[in-house]
Amino acid sequence: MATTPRLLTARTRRLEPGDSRDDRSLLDLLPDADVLSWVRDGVGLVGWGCAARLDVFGPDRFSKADAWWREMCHRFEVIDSVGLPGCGPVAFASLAFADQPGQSVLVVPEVVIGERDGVRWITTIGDGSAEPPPPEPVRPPGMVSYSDGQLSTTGYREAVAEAVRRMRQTGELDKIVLAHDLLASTSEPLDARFLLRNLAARYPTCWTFAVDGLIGATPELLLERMGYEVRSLVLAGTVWPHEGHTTEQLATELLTSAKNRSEHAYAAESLADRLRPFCSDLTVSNEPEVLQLRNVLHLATNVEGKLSDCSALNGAASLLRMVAAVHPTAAVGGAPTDDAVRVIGELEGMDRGRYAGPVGWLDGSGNGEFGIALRCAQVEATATPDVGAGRGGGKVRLFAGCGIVPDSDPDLEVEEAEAKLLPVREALEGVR
Ligand SMILES: C=C(O[C@@H]1C=C(C(=O)O)C=C[C@H]1O)C(=O)O
Repeated sequence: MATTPRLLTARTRRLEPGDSRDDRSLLDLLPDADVLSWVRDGVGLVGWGCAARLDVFGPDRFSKADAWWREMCHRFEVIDSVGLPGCGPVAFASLAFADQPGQSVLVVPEVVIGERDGVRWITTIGDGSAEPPPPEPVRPPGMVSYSDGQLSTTGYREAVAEAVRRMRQTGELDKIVLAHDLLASTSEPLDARFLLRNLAARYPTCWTFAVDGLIGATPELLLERMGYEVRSLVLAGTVWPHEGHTTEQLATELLTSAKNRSEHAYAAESLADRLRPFCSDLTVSNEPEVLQLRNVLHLATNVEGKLSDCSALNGAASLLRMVAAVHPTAAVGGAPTDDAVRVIGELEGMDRGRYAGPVGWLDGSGNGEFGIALRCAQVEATATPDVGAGRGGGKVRLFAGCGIVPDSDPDLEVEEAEAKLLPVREALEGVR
């Protein structure tokens, strides 16, 4: 299903100092509907409106999305006086975790405002009439209440216990990442910008994203491509604040934990092994580092590569094709991958939707950034038809998961998932 116009003009120009859109934070420029975001440390892309859109399903969602974007790129007349990655035509993308139903989306916005290397620009796509209206004030969502999602906390603990039992008894799997969901209802209509701003304020080093109602702040970079350079930041292995433990003690605990090191090694290897065939050169940091966030600390491995001429030039290394090759890494799937994904479906019994799938953007020159959609929520309704005269509140579905290995403790995995739900919970509740 696609809305694919015949010819579109993409015009990019620099925002000059003095333009009121030059000195406000990118997220403050968003209107109140159809918001798109990929912002880290105040830098990145925001967009809105829809000049073209692809909804795609199933196991071949990546190749269909790749083919659609290539085809789209022939339909743009590009007038770009800036020439940085992210200028000219851009699509924001969010792809499903699983092959079934695999519901995924690419959106080409009508307006993009971007910042990179100290340069702020605006791109309009289409007839150019969609310059931004002055943003409406952000509305807080009122009271927030929570209820079980498709997999309750009790159900999650049981799923983890079952996975551990199978791993110990049959050796069927080395690692599996199990997740569960939580529903949040708000008393007032939901303004995506409220979530985005709160997430960005508390997690500035994460990528604050919004694509078609999937909103979050992920610390994990699945794959970035800039020209011939590719980069990934693999995370797996987690500790969370405990009373009486300093951050240094937590970091040491993490670095010396055999369980966390093994969870991490599966994830880093899975990414590197699948990226290597595209590269003439690939560097994987020897030892994981500790990435410290407010809610958790993770083991982190940097992976950097240079694409081989052969894969870069024949299109094999298009970003979406490489994303298809590396997804799902063992940070969100498991090892071996196919068995883990099958058992995830069986034990979770829920549709992850686009949670734990690739989310990000790509431009017409092959550059782009994809994270793994973590620490996020899917907006199910911005406002519900309601009682009385006013509009009712919104509904969102939050997700969090943990890597399980044979010596995992189900109670601790429940605690870890709770720590991973905190960013979105606190953003909804307005904690800054
Ligand atoms: C699955 C999630 O996070 C992933 C799992 C991790 C782990 O098991 O230690 C750590 C970071 C992420 O790769 C999540 O946040 O939902």
